[in-house]
Amino acid sequence: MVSAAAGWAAPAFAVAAVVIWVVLCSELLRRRRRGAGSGKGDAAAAARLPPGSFGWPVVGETLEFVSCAYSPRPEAFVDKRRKLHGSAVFRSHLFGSATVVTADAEVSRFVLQSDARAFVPWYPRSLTELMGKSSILLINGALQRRVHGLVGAFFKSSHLKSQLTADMRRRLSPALSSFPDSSLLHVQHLAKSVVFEILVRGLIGLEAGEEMQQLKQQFQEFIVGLMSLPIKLPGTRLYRSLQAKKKMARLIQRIIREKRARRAAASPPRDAIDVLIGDGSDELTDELISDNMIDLMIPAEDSVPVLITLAVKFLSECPLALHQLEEENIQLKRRKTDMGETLQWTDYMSLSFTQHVITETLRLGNIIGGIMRKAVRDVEVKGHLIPKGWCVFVYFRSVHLDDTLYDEPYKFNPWRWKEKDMSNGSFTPFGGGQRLCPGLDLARLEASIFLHHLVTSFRWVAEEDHIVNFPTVRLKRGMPIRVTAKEDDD
Ligand code: HEM
Repeated sequence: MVSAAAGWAAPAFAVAAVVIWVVLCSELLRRRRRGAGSGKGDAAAAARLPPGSFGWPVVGETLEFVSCAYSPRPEAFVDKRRKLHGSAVFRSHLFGSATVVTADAEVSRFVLQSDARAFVPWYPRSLTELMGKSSILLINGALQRRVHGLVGAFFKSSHLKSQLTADMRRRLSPALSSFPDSSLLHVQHLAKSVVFEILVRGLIGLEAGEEMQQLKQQFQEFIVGLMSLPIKLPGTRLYRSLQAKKKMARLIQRIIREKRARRAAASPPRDAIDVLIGDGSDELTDELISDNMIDLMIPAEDSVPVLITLAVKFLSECPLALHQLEEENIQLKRRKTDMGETLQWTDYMSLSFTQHVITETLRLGNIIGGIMRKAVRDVEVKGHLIPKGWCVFVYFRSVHLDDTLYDEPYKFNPWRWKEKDMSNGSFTPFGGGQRLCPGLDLARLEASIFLHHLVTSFRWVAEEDHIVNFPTVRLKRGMPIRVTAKEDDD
């Protein structure tokens, strides 16, 4: 859900280097104090380590990793080492930790399927500070399974999907009709604004209005601190983000208290707060609930809007795919209009070519490039040792762009999914195992609805824009398209 974080401008490499330097030094000191670096002197264990190099003292290979991450080909870092070491699993030293990097689908699947007895999540310090100890992204064991199960079941529910579909229609139709012919529509901006409001309603039940606007502003302030210097002094980026989080938490905790007070329990639950308080567990405190609601806003502001924007970018560059997607959506709209019905969530999800477009966008776009875990014991997989205390970086991006798994991997080719199996472990945009993204259906649904309304409302000519991959994936100019309204039977 969180790949790296938001907020660094492109020329911020120098800033990034300083950030990394400080993070590295502090991590290194912490590791030294804890006596980390297991395996030393143990020749047998060393022989089982994956091949590779720790790079420079202190910084390891982080600077090269970051410099590739800023380029149009972030996977170059992994691809180069993969060739050099003759292995898709190699060791490195990244972000202050000895790390095993895997671009091997089988090893990646193994790590994703493992639980907290082998690996726990690892995130940079600023991120863990901001997310808080009770974030679903950080908790483990029974509590993680409980929160995941509760919100996951709600996100899959027909009730929420119907509500979200109606909300998207209500919000998108007037928004799109406000763009006169030949005007510029910035897809990323529109997608962020629409998706945030709609998902926030599904999470905490807040309606559009003044409080929603305040929440949006505070959330912007919060999200830019996710990857900042881990210093909490007044005036620092992290401090400002923490202050914004406090304000959001106050609002959400007030909503929770009000809901608890009139606890004739909303049935079926109207939002994720209803679900979590309805569970009745003492572990699900107001603080845990509000922390998690804030974390769940990250995909609403970031991942889902970026998925939509990337799809528009790739479609604009592939007229044949755009044409097929338009045809599929226009036919559905006509069919439903003839029957005097409005589109339901099941209609959008049944559009097979539209789903292939979304799948291919996830593969090629790599919104979450990979995930980090830390080994809590020595783990051996496919003959490679991952020593206790080391990180493992499961790099989805290299797997998704591997030419032994995908023909012409850099080509946007939605048709490949007519035949291809998504569940063979070489396609993991939503992770896997116990932490498989519980919002994956919602992400697909929102993208389908947005694309439907866009292609049935407009023709467009895309302006020049390009993808930035670090610290989060996004379009540099927000994907401007010059739109012309379609006649009804176009
Ligand atoms: C394109 C959109 C999205 C992408 C690419 C995405 C990707 C991911 C990935 C890769 C993970 C696994 C993280 C890990 O293993 O450490 C994850 C976890 C998660 N995602 Fe998403 N996600 C998306 C949308 C959403 C949405 C819409 C929601 C809900 C509103 C959501 C909620 C979550 C949660 C709660 C987790 C943590 C699960 C756990 O650790 O138990 N995501 N997501």
